[in-house]
Amino acid sequence: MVVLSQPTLDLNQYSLLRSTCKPTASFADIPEIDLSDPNAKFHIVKACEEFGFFKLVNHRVPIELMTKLEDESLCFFKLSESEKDKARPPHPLGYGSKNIGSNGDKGWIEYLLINANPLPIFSHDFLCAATEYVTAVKKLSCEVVELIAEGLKMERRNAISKLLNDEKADCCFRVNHYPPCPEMQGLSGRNMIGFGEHTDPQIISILRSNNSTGLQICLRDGAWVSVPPDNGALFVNVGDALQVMTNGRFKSVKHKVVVDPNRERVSMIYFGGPPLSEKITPLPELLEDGEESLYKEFTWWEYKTAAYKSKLADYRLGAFEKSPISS
Ligand SMILES: C=C1C[C@]23C[C@@]1(O)CC[C@H]2[C@@]12CC[C@H](O)[C@@](C)(C(=O)O1)[C@H]2[C@@H]3C(=O)O
Ligand SMILES: O=C(O)CCC(=O)C(=O)O
Ligand SMILES: [Fe+2]
Repeated sequence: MVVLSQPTLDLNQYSLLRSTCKPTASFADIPEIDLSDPNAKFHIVKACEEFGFFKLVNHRVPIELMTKLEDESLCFFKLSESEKDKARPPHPLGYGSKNIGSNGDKGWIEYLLINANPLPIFSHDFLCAATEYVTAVKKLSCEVVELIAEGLKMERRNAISKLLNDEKADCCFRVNHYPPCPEMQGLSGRNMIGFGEHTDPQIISILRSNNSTGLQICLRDGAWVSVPPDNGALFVNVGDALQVMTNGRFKSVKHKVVVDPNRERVSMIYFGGPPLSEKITPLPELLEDGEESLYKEFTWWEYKTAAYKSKLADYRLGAFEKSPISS
């Protein structure tokens, strides 16, 4: 039984959104990076500067790993509520439904949120699939940030990847399930929010979904565009920590999920974060002569603690910005 598709649906509990997205803008605008392209590093840097987001193809994570984990995840989500409840509470890690975080955010969603370093055990098959997938995606995330370092012409190619590779790296992994919402079909021009708008707090997030629509990103001009699904591709988000490490040269991307009324969505996201004790500051080699950090000094623990006290849509970095010097 899928818990969220109950017949007595109180739509007032959820966020409804009038559709303001420009669906036709999507194909033309979202950068697609081919990892086998020798110039990938420069395209990645450009995409991170302009969008904080890109699609990655030829990424060498086998599609079989993705579909296996998708199948195992669906087996979990099909369990009875009481079975799934054994994996509660979601705070900080475990099974959750309808509530995102602990500050009142709601969505048309159920999910598994787990520590990726190391992975806990739910079921043997889920664990095997998740371990294989997370291992491959973690390796890829390191490759991507090394390309970023090269593209930014940094001498220390591993300046960012060493944080993700650290044995104390604070990485997590999430599988989201957005059941279809047929009750929404009659409400034309309205969409149900699956996951409200937010930026990811970490360094980098790598997302894979089935072929359902729903993910939207916010462009620099404030317009929302839908991301056409591609179940063989991976999508990369710049997180808040990478925004700080590049002193604002990259911007973390605002994104959200609106529910497809007819099709369930399954997404899996790897969030690569640094060790809790790590100071999050602009990388010195990226600062021009005389350029100062736009941000106060803080550790990942301090940022994460503040982030988890915030609501999804809050601009979390605001409290960590240096106040502008008044003239
Ligand atoms: C409302 C919240 C959920 C979140 C923690 C927070 O207080 C603000 C950040 C949210 C977010 C967004 C990206 C990831 O999905 C996530 C796991 C994260 O690290 O930050 C979630 C948090 C969550 O679902 O607990
Ligand atoms: O489910 C998705 O496609 C995106 C979810 C998301 O942004 C998140 O889990 O942080
Ligand atoms: Fe996200």
